[in-house]
Amino acid sequence: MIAIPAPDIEHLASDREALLTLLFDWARAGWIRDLDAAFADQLAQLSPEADSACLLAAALVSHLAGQGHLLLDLQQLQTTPRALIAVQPQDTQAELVTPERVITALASSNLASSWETALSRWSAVGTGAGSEPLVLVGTRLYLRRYWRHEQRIAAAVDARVAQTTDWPPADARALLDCLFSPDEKNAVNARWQKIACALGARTPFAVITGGPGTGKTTTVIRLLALLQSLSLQTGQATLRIALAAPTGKAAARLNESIAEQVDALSKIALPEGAQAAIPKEVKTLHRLLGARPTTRHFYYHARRPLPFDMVVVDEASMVDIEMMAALLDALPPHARLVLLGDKDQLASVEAGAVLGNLCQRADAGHYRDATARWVEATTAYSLASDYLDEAGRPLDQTVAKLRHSFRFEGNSGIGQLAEAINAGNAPEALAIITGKQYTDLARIKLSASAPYKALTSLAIEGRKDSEDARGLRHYLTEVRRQEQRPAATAGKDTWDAWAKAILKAHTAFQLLTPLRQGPYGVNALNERIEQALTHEGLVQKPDDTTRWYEGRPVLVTGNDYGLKLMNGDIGITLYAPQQFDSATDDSSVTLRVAFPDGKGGIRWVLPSRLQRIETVYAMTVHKSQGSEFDHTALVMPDTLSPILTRELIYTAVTRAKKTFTLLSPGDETEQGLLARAIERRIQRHSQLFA
Ligand SMILES: Nc1ncnc2c1ncn2[C@@H]1O[C@H](COP(=O)(O)OP(=O)(O)OP(=O)(O)O)[C@@H](O)[C@H]1O
Repeated sequence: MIAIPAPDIEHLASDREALLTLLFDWARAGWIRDLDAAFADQLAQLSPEADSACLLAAALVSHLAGQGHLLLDLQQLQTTPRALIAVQPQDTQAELVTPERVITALASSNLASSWETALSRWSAVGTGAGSEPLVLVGTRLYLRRYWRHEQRIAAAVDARVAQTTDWPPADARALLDCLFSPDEKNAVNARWQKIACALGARTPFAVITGGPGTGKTTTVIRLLALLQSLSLQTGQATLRIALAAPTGKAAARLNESIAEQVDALSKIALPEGAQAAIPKEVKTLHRLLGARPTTRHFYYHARRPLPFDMVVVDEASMVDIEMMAALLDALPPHARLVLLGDKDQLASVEAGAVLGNLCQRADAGHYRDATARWVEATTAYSLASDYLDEAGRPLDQTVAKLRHSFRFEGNSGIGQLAEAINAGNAPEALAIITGKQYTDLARIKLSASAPYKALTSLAIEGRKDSEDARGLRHYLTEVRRQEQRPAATAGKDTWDAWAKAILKAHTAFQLLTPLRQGPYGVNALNERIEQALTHEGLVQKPDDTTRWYEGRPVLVTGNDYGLKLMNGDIGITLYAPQQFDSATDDSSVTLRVAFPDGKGGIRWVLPSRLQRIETVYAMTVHKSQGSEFDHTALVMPDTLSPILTRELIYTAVTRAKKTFTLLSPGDETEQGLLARAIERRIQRHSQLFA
């Protein structure tokens, strides 16, 4: 712990040098970033008139941006200063000047009688039109960059929402009845899917949200089929459509399900050419926009718009405010945008929570009469009165929530658990996970004396009681199975097929943890599991200093455009020929890392070329967004941390396709960490669509 000398708090208000020193001390203690203190310091040098209150506000708005918030609410400075900077409980016992004390002292000093007044007089603060680094709107202070992103996104969405038109519904009705036949046995469960298509056809902007397996992909493919069919029927050119996802992993996953869903359309009698006009390739947003390695700018932007009439973005909860603003900038004004995602998942790693903002009112619908009439005319479904609201906003009319999970039917523990977590019902969630009524759920208590024994055993062997609850042994056995291994002289296709089977086996299990550091953080767990696997003989490290060995799974932690690898991609290290199609014997094999190339093949990369990777026996919940695994296990930490929230637990549970196991070092009681996490929501400060 770092001891920070206590300055005279009373004089801080009039002594800005002392305040700046204190900000750098906070940075040393890890309470804020160096960047935050440096930002205030830089502004102080540029504007001698800035007082301590202003500089503190500047450091705080920068600090909050690092936490994902878009703004600093000055009212919060007065009412809940403690919530602005997270300070570890052990730090408060030392002789430290906590941010809370400083904020409170400055708030009550004469100089800062009103934060708004002080800030509005400061030359570094503007109201938007100029180029000041900070923007003040009412009681909300922004970094200019985020204020601009909010403005641009809101304007682009509003412009599309305003183009809502009720064209002759009969055209859509016949097609929607083909796509969602009222006679199908699933018709009742698919009703919100049909409604989502009707809403998506009415406005060139649509949001389709829903939990895992509710049919977001199925629905959007049918929406595309509907729109292409309508274009063909009315003699217009078909739409040029692009499909995108925020990460390579999410794009690769979507690639697989899209192809299946598009092929399934052949069973439906659509106009000639409609099915063929739906693309199957999903790109990352970076690739779609033409990211350039050395700059934050994209090839496509407002002056050089994307050559598409419609863009669909899946896993939109992971899209941060900057990327969303860049996408909307690059979208031609006439182009449609459809966003898909689960609004209840963790928000993007970077600042903003755009999908969450768009869907804040999705649970209750808020559909107006005109919308209800459109839905009834096109789908024959009448919206229940619970979802109607004549005061609903134009944006509400474009958001559809899918409410039936086709993956988790009524008897699924994962489905029930996810629902209880989402509802913030901790007692119910605890009863579900600690009771024994669901075979797809298990809870393992880690003993205080030997916590890693049960943990590594679960990670390696899985749960013995279920075929769907495998552990790491499953894919490592595939790696070691000699009879499956291609001959060195086999061609690339054969090697790709082998690697693909191993990568698929690898998705059978993933261990997740909320944290990076600490005894149950990702670093410690990876080390423990690697040791245990070596002990079991499942992996063979040539020596203790070598990081690379066959079977090592790695996660890419930063985009590498040269290698065509994206943040979040997972690869497995395997012995393979140095040069495919020209290997002569087994001596020509070497360690290479096999990554899915997103087009159904494998990208083989030499370990020495990989700069930003880490071992991934365990993965943080944040990094697991956009991925799914048959069996997912979550390790709870042993102490409460600000990172433990409802969204994080929900995201972890819903990564599981078939079984979920909770591993916890403590007792899961109503005072336990799980219950406290479920009760705590992430509130990212933003005014977007508020
Ligand atoms: N209307 C429907 N009728 C029958 N099966 C359906 C329907 N909609 C979806 N499904 C099935 O439910 C499963 C999940 O569908 P889909 O992949 O579209 O959901 P999703 O919400 O995109 O899932 P994810 O959580 O993986 O993103 C698939 O097997 C799909 O075939």
